[in-house]
Parts: sequence; structure tokens; C-alpha cells
Amino acid sequence: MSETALRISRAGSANALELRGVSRHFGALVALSDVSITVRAGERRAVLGANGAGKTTLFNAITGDFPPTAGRIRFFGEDVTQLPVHDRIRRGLRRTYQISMVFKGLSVLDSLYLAARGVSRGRFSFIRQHEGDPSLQAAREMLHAVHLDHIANTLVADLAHGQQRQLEIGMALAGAPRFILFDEPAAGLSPVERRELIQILGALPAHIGYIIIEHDLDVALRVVESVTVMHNGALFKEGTPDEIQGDADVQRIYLGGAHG
Ligand SMILES: Nc1ncnc2c1ncn2[C@@H]1O[C@H](COP(=O)(O)OP(=O)(O)OP(=O)(O)O)[C@@H](O)[C@H]1O
Repeated sequence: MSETALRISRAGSANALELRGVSRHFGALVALSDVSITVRAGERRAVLGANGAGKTTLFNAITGDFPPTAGRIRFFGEDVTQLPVHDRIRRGLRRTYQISMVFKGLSVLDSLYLAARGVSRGRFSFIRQHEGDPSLQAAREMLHAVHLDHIANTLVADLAHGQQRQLEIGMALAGAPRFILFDEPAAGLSPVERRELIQILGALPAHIGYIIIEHDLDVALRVVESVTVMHNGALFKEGTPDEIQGDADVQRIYLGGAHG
């Protein structure tokens, strides 16, 4: 059995995500049109598509930031279509954003500790960390998972861009995630930082599946086993990284320069 097949079989037989006929309108604009996607537990998938194809809207529908205007979404078998964002987070769904969401005034370790405690920034000053605190232990594990041990006490404001993105991934690992949505994690990264990102994603715990939106195909196609291509808000094609790279239609609408 291949490493990928083994990882997915260990994650269990459930589907992590099932989208059926999901649409999202903004007034007259159809940002997402009748999208049906199934992602198995433990599966790692890329969503590709030109600017405006509907990729971020897809994430917003899955997280509940902008719930669908039609269709159903199941997360590990449970219908979450109408659930608020925090209830999906409680069920193990996580997300990183295109725009940095970290707090510049905290240290790296404190940011991860705060994420592990699941508290808001305003309450943070009332918390005293102590050795043996399970959240501190969890924060150190997250720190290690995203290769930031050597700068645990550095202020977030002083981090390089790539290190900030690694921190965001670390924060998404807080509190037993089962599935993570990564929104363009390689954007703005140097070649060295991209290689590090590939290593970090590849070393995530086996049961954690994800969807990655990523314009850099050298990153996207190396960290997934399946690909969904979107076009004009609709599902255009699904396949393995090899199938998608070799597909003439995909070449035409996306890889061949249609992407702006
Ligand atoms: N909150 C919103 N209000 C109005 N229109 C929106 C909103 N969010 C997205 N759209 C529109 O929906 C369409 C799809 O946008 P979306 O951001 O999902 O595309 P994308 O594939 O993520 O693009 P990119 O690669 O540029 O991030 C676009 O026409 C966009 O302008």
C-alpha cells in the first residue's frame, strides 16, 4: 500500500467533507455554482483556478464565514450547512487566510499558547503560564511542527514573512484539528521558504486532511494527492496531480496563461 493510501486508510472510512450542489450568490453575482465535492478523511487536495474562479468563496462556504445560498455541506458526516463558524471550529475544522491574521505584539510561543488556550487577545494578559500547563506543552509541539523552535521568544512583528506564514499554520494546529483549509500559504514566500512549507505540510499528523488553494503549482501539486480545478464558480475538473497537469482543457483555462 502506498504511503498516501495508508495515511487515508488510517484516518478512517468517513468522508471529511461532502459538498452537494453548493452555490453562493452575492446579489446578482454567482460566485459559486452547484459545486459537489467529496474529500475523504486524511485526504489532501489542491483547489486550483484563475483569479475569481470561486476558490476563496468555496472556503467561506465550508467555514461558514459566508454560508451557501443553496446546497448542503457535511463535515465528517454531520450536516453543518447552517452551523455558525465557531461550531465548525469546535468540530475540528480550521482555516488559514490569504491575509496575515497574527498579532504583531505577541511572541511566537505566546501566539501559539493563546491559540492552544482558545482565548481572545483581550483576556491574554490575565493568564499566567506555568510549566506543566497542557496548553504550554501543546504550544511547544505546534512550535516544533512549524519549525519555529529557534525563535520561540521573538516578537511576531520581527518575523520574516515566511516565518509569519509558518506561525499561522502552527495556530491552525491548535485544539485537535481534523481538517484544515489553507488559503495560498506560499504567497510571497522565497524559494527556500517554499521548500520549508512543503516539508511542514508533508510532516503534518497523518489523520489531518486539508484543502490547499495555491497558485504556485510547484508547491500545490507536491503536497496533495488530488486536485479540483474551478472555473467561473463551478467545478471544472478533478484528478490526480499528474492527470491535472497533463489535461489539455486545464492547460487551456488555467495552466496555459489564462490565470491573471
Ligand atoms: N463578499 C463578497 N461580496 C461580493 N462579491 C464577492 C465576495 N466574495 C467574493 N466575491 C466575488 O465572487 C467571485 C469569486 O471570488 P473568489 O474570491 O472566491 O475567487 P478566487 O478564486 O478565490 O480568486 P483569487 O485567486 O483572486 O483569490 C469574484 O467575482 C468575487 O469578486
